[in-house]
Amino acid sequence: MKETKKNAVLRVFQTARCSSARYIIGVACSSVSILLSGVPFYTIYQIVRIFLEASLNNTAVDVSAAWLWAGITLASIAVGIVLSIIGSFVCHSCAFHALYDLRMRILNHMGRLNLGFFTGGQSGAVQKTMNDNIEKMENIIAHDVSNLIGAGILLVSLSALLFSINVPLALTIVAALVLAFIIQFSAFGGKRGQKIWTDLNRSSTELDAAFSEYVSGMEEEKIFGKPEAAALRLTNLIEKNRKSMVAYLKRVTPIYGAYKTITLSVLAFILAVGCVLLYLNPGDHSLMMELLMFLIVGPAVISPLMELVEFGADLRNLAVRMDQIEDVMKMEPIAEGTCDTPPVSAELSFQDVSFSYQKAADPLRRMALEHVTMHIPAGSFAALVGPSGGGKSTAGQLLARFWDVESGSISIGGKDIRDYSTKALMNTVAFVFQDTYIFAESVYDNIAMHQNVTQKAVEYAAKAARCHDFIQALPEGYHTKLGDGGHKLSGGEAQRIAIARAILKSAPIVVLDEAMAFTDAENELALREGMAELLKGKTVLMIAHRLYSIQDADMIFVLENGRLKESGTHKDLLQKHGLYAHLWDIQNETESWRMKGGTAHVSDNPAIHLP
Ligand SMILES: Nc1ncnc2c1ncn2[C@@H]1O[C@H](COP(=O)(O)OP(=O)(O)OP(=O)(O)O)[C@@H](O)[C@H]1O
Repeated sequence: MKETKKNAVLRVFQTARCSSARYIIGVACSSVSILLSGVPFYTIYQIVRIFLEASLNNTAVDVSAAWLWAGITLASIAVGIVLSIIGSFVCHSCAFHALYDLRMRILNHMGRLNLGFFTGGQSGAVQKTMNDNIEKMENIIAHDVSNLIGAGILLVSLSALLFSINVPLALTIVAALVLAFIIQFSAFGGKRGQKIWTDLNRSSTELDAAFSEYVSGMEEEKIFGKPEAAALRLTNLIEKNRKSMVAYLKRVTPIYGAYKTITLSVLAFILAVGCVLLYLNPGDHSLMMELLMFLIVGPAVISPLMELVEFGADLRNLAVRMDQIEDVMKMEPIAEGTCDTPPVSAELSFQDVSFSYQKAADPLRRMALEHVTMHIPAGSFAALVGPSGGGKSTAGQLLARFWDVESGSISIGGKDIRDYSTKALMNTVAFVFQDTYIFAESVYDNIAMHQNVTQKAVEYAAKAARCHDFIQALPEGYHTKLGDGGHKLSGGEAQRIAIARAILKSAPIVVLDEAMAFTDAENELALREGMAELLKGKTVLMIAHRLYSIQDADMIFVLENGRLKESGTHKDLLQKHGLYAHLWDIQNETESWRMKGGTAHVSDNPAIHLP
């Protein structure tokens, strides 16, 4: 259950594990410096009083007393500055240390989460957590707490001072400020205020997400869809956000105006009540001095009050931000296996595997894989085919422990993959997925992936993956920077880099998930030749849509709706006249239809010949 908003500040400190004596000293220094900022108001009043009393009573000015107050003024300013610097330095350094520690904990925690976590929409939330929310925590720890304590102490001390001098005038200030407070908080209070605030937050979040989707999907929208439709969706959300903003402004603007007017008019209130008191007590010199004191000290009460109000506004979002950080930290890490030794063989086995992306209680739960059993002997070439959504990629990802199976088991060399350490598993299996991430590093680094390998080995893998030629043609060859701010690769080129990575990794098992989806016919042929040579002796699991590419596989598994429909060689499956034969016929029809349309014939694209 989520903790309530009341505990939000406490949760910041608990999450950041910030409770050192050093921090308490920092907060004390900052708070005292804020308290000292109120001293000059009082000392200046005393100096003015000395001169006024001398003038009114026609006596000599008590110069030494005036100098004493002037000295106290300067000393309070100087000490205040020093304490403020010390407090700010100590609080900031405590905040940076605590948040560095928190970031490292989140990073370590994320490193222990299953890979599936990074494929879902959650990774966006984590980015937000790592940036915005932690930055907000930094503000709370480094500034807000000391400002709040200092402002509170200053407010209490000034109030005590003012009440000890003149109760009606002090009550005037308190009444004005209480009124301002009530007005300010009424903006967000009550069901209506809460709804307006929630609507605004929600529509801003929706708009952010829609904007990034609009930009990312613009290419596809322009080619396949109607960009106007995407623009219309976005326009509707902009309009919704505008309406929420207007509702928010309508409610907040007049209230905030009233709040500001009242706080800034405290002097006018003091003056009005002071005039009434002077009218009732004509010639009362000490009352005149007290009024003067209130006029000078009054503004000193306003600034700490503003601090408190601003802090109240920050608190509104804090609980949500803390929930987001805690949600990431609560995600269950993958149970790490203890076996560090490589498997005895590269035999791969799925034993009665079932898996769903949805939780058991989810009414929309659908099994992505259901009781799937597949045995792939070491060194063989297996293919996973079937209609879209059948569970092929899921099977490949379960092998990489993107997620763990719900029931059944996946084993390599007779041992459950959950028993291997992540390092041992990753050293055993090389994956090439449809989407290839290219890092903003050199071509060399993108292939070597921080392994300690020679340039020669990288070039060897690149030649086999048929990317050596295009790499040589880049401005700085293998040292050309790729990714953001660097050279952009085509989809096919990026995929060949991923294949070179897998080749270089030299793992005994290779999983290829539509690894050639972006490769054109000419490159595909070259790539197949290189790969066939390099995959020799390895266990290969190839996920493919194009059946002609896997017809030479030792075994083909056909998945439909998460169930294994049939398995066998290409020849066996054609003879069965089942789903595979049906898919084969469809592909042949499509290809001959394409041929009639003038494009390449299927036979131009021979199958991969793997061992
Ligand atoms: N990250 C995910 N979260 C929720 N459901 C998912 C996720 N990935 C896949 N699915 C669902 O699981 C089922 C199997 O998907 P999967 O991607 O494994 O099929 P596939 O056979 O590889 O499809 P394709 O050939 O289109 O790539 C589908 O119903 C899909 O919608």
